[in-house]
Amino acid sequence: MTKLRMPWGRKPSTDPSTNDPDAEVKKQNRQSFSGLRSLINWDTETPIEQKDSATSAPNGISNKVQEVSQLISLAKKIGAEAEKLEAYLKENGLPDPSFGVDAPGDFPKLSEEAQRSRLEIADATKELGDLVRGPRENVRWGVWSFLDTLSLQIVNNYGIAKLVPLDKPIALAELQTKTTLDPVNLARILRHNMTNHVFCEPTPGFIAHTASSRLLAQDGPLQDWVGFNSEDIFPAAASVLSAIKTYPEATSLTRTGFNVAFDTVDKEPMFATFGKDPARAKRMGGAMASLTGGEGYEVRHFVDSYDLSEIDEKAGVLVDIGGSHGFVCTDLAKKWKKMKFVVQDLPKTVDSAPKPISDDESVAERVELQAHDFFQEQPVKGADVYYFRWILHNYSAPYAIKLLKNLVPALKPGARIVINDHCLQEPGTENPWDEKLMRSMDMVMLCLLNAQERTEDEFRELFRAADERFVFKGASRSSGCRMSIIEAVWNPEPVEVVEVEEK
Ligand SMILES: C[S@@+](CC[C@H](N)C(=O)[O-])C[C@H]1O[C@@H](n2cnc3c(N)ncnc32)[C@H](O)[C@@H]1O
Repeated sequence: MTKLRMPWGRKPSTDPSTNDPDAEVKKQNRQSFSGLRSLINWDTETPIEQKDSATSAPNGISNKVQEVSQLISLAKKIGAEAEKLEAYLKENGLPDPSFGVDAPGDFPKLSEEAQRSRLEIADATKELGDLVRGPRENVRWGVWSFLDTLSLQIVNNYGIAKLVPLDKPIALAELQTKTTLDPVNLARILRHNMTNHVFCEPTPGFIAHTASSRLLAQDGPLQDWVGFNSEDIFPAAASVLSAIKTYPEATSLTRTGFNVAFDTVDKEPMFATFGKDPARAKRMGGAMASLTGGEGYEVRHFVDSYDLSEIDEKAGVLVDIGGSHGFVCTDLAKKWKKMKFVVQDLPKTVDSAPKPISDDESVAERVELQAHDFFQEQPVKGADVYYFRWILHNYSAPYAIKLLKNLVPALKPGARIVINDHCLQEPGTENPWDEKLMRSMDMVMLCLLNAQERTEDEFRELFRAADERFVFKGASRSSGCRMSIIEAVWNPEPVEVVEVEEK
């Protein structure tokens, strides 16, 4: 029997000994503090010094008056970090951030320290803005954020950005002659977008580009991103309430907000709907390319950080399940010169993959494409790694467990199961930018598929529910990457869990 040593920090959440009252208090405190971000110095995770003239907050934590008001400390932080960032940009000959039409579409690549300043500025400005708007106004206007989606949806669908010259303003009256969008709607949609720095009106009645509207004219994947989000996800989001009220278990792939919005309840999952509509499928593909080309999602994070040396040494095999056109495996094959790769996807995707899969012959000969439905038993037996990237988060637990169970007949002892997905942290411990992004992605998964992003414990639980012989190894994440690597190893021997105290 294999003895598995598990430090207390890694115990399954179902373990009754987690009912330790002290641990529970600490956990509650952590959660409470997460709502009071500005009381915490995130570098040291210690509360900023406070005076004692306290009032009691609704969560029971004393709401002490700070020596320096939150207003001023945030403003100072923004000033200080902005100076650091500007100095870095100047030292490195990088352009000042700007909304101007010629501004770069992406923020320049920064050193780790400059990036930290950038994130601090983004977080503190959001917090300061929320603070000075006040609680009621925050809620009142926060719930209107869907109107930002609406105005982008219409601009994007009508291709308005392409009708505005890149080098000079155009009279609104002339722009109106170039589109079927009626004059009143054209003007108000543009002016709503302008409140988000998308287009500008340098003189009354004349429309010009900003950097963002220019990208909407030029960047195909960004157009797809706006189209997919505003025309597929946005209606789905508006129907989630109806879906979860009618089907409260909220796990089915055919009872989602998307199904309600597009009248496919109990008929077909979103992927099947897209499979019948090439234009819509292409738009979703472009949207995914826009996302994965963005900060923190680059494939290089996995390629650079995940160690396959042992497997490469023995010319082992990695299977990329739902691997699309194999872009991860071709990059891996460039780094690991002996291993072989099998990329599995649905027949249509496999058929549309480039042939050869890579211009580099030594890569192409080691990457095989294979049609396989991951809801069926895994046909590649005895591989060293079974890899899922952006797959598990598309499925609620019953489906995700099935995907893992389908591997079991193929697994040899020591086979690794590697999931590359978001892994949610304790609320308030992620940097706020990433936290908002990941929790928004979690909501998107709900809207479309009744699926979810998961915490490490939730991944552990998936493996446990699929088969007790999966030995969960945990989650890790490289610096600058939003995706985690979650790993388990197949151990067909029974495992006895021995608790050891963490040093
Ligand atoms: C979100 S994409 C992820 C693609 C790729 N792994 C990546 O990291 O970008 C999901 C992929 O799963 C594939 N897929 C969906 N259903 C599948 C099924 N039943 N069997 C195999 N592949 C499937 C899709 O065709 C698509 O390529």
